[in-house]
Amino acid sequence: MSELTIDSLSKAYGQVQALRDMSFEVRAGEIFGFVGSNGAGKSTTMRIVLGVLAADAGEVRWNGTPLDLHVRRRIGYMPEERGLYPRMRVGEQLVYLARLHGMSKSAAVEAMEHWTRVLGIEARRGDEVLKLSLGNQQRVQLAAALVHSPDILVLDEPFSGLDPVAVDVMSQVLRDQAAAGVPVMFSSHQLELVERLCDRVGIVRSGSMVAIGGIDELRSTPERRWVVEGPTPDGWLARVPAARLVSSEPVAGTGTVYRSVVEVTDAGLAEVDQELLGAAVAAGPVREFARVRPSLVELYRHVVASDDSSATTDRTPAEVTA
Ligand SMILES: Nc1ncnc2c1ncn2[C@@H]1O[C@H](COP(=O)(O)OP(=O)(O)OP(=O)(O)O)[C@@H](O)[C@H]1O
Repeated sequence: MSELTIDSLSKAYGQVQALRDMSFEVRAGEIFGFVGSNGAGKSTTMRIVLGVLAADAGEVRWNGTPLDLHVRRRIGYMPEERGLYPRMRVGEQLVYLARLHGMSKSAAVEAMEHWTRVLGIEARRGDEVLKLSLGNQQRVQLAAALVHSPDILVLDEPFSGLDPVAVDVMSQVLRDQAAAGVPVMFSSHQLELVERLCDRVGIVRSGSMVAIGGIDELRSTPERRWVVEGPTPDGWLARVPAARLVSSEPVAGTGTVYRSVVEVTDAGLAEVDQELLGAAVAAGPVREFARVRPSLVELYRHVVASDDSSATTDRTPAEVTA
């Protein structure tokens, strides 16, 4: 299976150690979300993948072979600093970039027409990039990354500053690319979007990968938690010895309804959800009963925002997938 492998990359800018043993892979046909706080090393990793920056150590491979110029030309890249010629017209620029990638004039024009249409900027083909709104400039930037039908997509914050319609257009393009077998990797600080769009996510902290996996896998915690909106737990929790109360608050305006979070740590208990529900229902009406799993935002806060200064080079990533 086609795979982009980022293997043990290290990179320092003077005294700043931007990457420390950064490793992960992006598989063909998947959308991989690359998240982490400002300065965590996402752009540095992407620049090394593209070859505009050299790593101090480690390597990037495509299907097991170190990336050479030929493969790097097959990458569609959207740089963080954006890279369009401001005074060139949109259509001319895209044709020019496609030609740089070795496409014939007619194929380049056809690709330009296709992508400007898909990305909703066909009416802008004759405009100078400079005169477009930032969101439209970003659509042109994505078109520039796609115009040569790349085998790999590496996009640095492609969603930043886009309106909701443009986000939808961009998301669909990435889904289509992945469905066509292209490995799609993008960085973003918009975690809800990452959660919605990505097959797998990598969370970076201080230049290293600290958690990686499918969204569902990352969100499943060893503790099993349920939220119960119903009678006060004082009246029923003691009937389920394996459960302990995490929190309980009265629901405003109800008087008797409590929203309680309950945790069961004994993973060997099979039907514990039914036991919990049964105990609660026996004590009074239950309005809501659901398994609680952390959102990507909560997970991110836990993994990244806890204590950035304690990151070390030998941190073990919370690898949840093979
Ligand atoms: N050209 C450079 N010269 C010196 N230091 C740099 C340079 N580029 C990046 N850095 C430093 O390297 C570290 C990683 O930066 P990088 O841009 O890769 O992070 P990032 O995860 O992409 O951040 P953001 O989310 O803010 O874009 C930071 O400490 C940054 O200040």
